[in-house]
Amino acid sequence: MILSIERVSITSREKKIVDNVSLSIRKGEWYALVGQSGSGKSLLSQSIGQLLHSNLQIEGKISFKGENLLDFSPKQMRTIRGQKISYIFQDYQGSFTPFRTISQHFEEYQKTHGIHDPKNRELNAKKELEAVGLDETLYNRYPFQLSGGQLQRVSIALALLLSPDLLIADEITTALDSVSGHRILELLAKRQKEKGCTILFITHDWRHVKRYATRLAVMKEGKIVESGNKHRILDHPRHEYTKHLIQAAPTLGRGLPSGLPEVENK
Ligand SMILES: Nc1ncnc2c1ncn2[C@@H]1O[C@H](COP(=O)(O)OP(=O)(O)OP(=O)(O)O)[C@@H](O)[C@H]1O
Repeated sequence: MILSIERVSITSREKKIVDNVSLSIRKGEWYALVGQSGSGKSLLSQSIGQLLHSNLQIEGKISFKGENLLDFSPKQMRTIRGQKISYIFQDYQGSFTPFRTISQHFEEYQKTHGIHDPKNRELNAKKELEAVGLDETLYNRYPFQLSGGQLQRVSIALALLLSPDLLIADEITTALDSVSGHRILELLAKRQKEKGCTILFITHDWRHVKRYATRLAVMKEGKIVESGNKHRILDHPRHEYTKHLIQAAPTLGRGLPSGLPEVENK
């Protein structure tokens, strides 16, 4: 397992928001986290990189490649984030500083992570932009001069630049139209294959779970109600809440919900 979340609870002054959650993610898999709005999916994913707001308390253990991330100092975490664990957010606009060009974002990101040679930095950035299907002319533009889909590609390029072991993608297609969203996920799947990283993928869209995930967990009111293999959960959900979510999803296509062909009983 590359990541094991063990009995993690997250509490605000008023209440327990994430309640005793455990889950494990295998190296190289695409693990989906689905469930109710406000059930704590984003907070759980932010807790992995120690990105929780300071008004929130966390207890439990988050074991990443055998080490408990909750024991790490803020300084240690800054080197882990980007290099070993990186994030792509739904609000990709908010990840960019409006008055800095794309090249300045790449520059700063690499300097922070100890890449000192300017020539290397430019080469790395342009290579990664090309890998996500963007051409060099975007390099000197400002974020507002790019479309939503292009900017989300830039955030994927930045997230993958340092070849992290774990990529956390939180509802990354929500702000895009369905064609651009589809392209972004195909690109992410392609880059994942090339880089061999593990993905924790937060989504409300069961079509994306069906197409990309290997395993998943379903959250409701701060708890995981069900987790396991995608085919098992989509075709034979056990928990009432999972059944309800799958039934309410837009059509998942022919055959069983997971896409496996139905076996006829003769
Ligand atoms: N800093 C905070 N202090 C107190 N409560 C918070 C804080 N941040 C988030 N919350 C609350 O915690 C709950 C879980 O939020 P979270 O963003 O993790 O949900 P989610 O499952 O990702 O929802 P969605 O699917 O709508 O994005 C919500 O009720 C939210 O309002």
